[in-house]
Amino acid sequence: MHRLAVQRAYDSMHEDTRSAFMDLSSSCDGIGRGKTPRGIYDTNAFRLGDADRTGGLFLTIARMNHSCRPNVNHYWSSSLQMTLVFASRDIAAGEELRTTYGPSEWLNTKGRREFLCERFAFDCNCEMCVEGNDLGGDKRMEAIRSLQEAIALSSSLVVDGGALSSKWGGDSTVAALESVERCLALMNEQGIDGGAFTKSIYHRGYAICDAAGDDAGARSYLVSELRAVRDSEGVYSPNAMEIERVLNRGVCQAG
Ligand SMILES: C[S@@+](CC[C@H](N)C(=O)[O-])C[C@H]1O[C@@H](n2cnc3c(N)ncnc32)[C@H](O)[C@@H]1O
Repeated sequence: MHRLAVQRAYDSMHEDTRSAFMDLSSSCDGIGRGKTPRGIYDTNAFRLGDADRTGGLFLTIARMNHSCRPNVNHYWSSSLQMTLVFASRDIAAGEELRTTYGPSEWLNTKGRREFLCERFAFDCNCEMCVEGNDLGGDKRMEAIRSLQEAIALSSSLVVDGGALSSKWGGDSTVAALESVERCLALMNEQGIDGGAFTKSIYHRGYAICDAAGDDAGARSYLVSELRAVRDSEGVYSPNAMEIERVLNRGVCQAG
């Protein structure tokens, strides 16, 4: 958000809110400089949906640190005008809630840390970055990335060209679905199989099966996608309701 817009919002805050706001951390003001409203805003604002450019600042969720292996997902609900937070796995009492700040999840440790440092100005200390490649995490992330690219390419051939779908049978479908399954298995091993990360993979599996005329496979992936979407966006998200609508009318007509 523009500096003057942040300043105006700051000036109009109630004294208590202003004090809570100024208590938030700032890594965007530069070392040795005092905190500014703009620096605090840039450090703590969360995007309000994929298309949003300015973001919004919420005093509670601003306290959530980032993890490349998050235990919660946040989701902006435009109908509720709230950012919702969902657990992406079981969380022990007293465990810190960590969400993910950005699309850094398919990179190895060096790549993720560089991305986070450049984009958010901090050196990531999350469990997955500290672990690095000790348990083979970097190799797994690199494999996940290649598989994601191959799967995206496969399903874009299906989605973008009706003519290509007819060539899309036999071995290529089997190979594409093997990549989907391998990718999901590696994400599970890496501990990043929460709904927010897997929903697009399930969707690719659905698109590949649907194009190949495999109705049972398409339905099964769509059911998994619905579960992942509900887990990360809630049962009333537009996305969840659209998938439910497709499932209810029968996947074979879903196109
Ligand atoms: C939105 S705030 C998070 C809450 C903040 N830690 C606090 O105490 O209020 C973002 C800032 O927290 C710190 N932070 C968040 N995630 C981090 C991580 N994975 N590693 C290191 N620092 C992190 C960085 O200083 C970052 O600029």
